[in-house]
Amino acid sequence: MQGRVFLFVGPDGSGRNTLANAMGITFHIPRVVSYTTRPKRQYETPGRDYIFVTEKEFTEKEQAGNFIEAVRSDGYYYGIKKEDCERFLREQGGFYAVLSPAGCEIFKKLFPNVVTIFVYADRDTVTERQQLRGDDKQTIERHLRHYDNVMNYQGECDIAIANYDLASTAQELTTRIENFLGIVHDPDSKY
Ligand SMILES: Nc1nc2c(ncn2[C@@H]2O[C@H](COP(=O)(O)OP(=O)(O)O)[C@@H](O)[C@H]2O)c(=O)[nH]1
Ligand SMILES: Nc1ncnc2c1ncn2[C@@H]1O[C@H](COP(=O)(O)OP(=O)(O)O)[C@@H](O)[C@H]1O
Repeated sequence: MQGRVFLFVGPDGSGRNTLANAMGITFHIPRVVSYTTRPKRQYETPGRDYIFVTEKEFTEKEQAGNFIEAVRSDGYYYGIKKEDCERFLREQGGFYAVLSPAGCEIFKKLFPNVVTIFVYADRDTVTERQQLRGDDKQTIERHLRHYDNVMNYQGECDIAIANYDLASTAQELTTRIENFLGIVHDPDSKY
């Protein structure tokens, strides 16, 4: 199936979601929202960040073959509905998602026009951002245990970008995605 598929991956707190949402606006593509059994955090909005379901609901959907891919991480389930991906490709020319490295590998095999975008920042920075975001100590420790492993996935991605100053990172990422896709701007365009 044709269409743009942007996949964002990287350590927790690096700014994957922030940059993914910004690129969704810039490139006019919707987010495919994952289903999860993880409890909602106070800064998350159901339906926008995740679709929060019980383990029973998740298992029923999984058994019915609804998920294009599903993973278990730190005891919680995450999955993306096949139907959502197909609808966005058909009706909106693509979608973006924020995934684990394992999820990216599955999507790379399923869709022809995938762009993998690795977002990172150093360990101290991601720790500080998670503290500011309000993640509890145990969650931050759990995330940091994955840090080195996730950082190793950088070499498998089409674009890798360090996220420190948000405005300049978003601008640079836009240019790098355009270059990757071969998008050329008309110099006479007023847009
Ligand atoms: N493969 C896959 N990974 C997902 C999906 N949804 C979220 N993830 C990833 O699973 C990891 C854990 O999700 P997160 O919301 O950060 O949960 P936390 O670790 O409990 O804070 C992150 O790397 C997410 O990007 C999904 O549907 N499929
Ligand atoms: N460049 C940046 N500078 C400062 N804070 C940032 C930057 N990028 C993202 N943030 C903030 O850091 C936190 C983590 O970003 P988020 O996008 O939720 O990360 P992730 O999805 O990788 O866990 C959020 O509170 C977000 O607003």
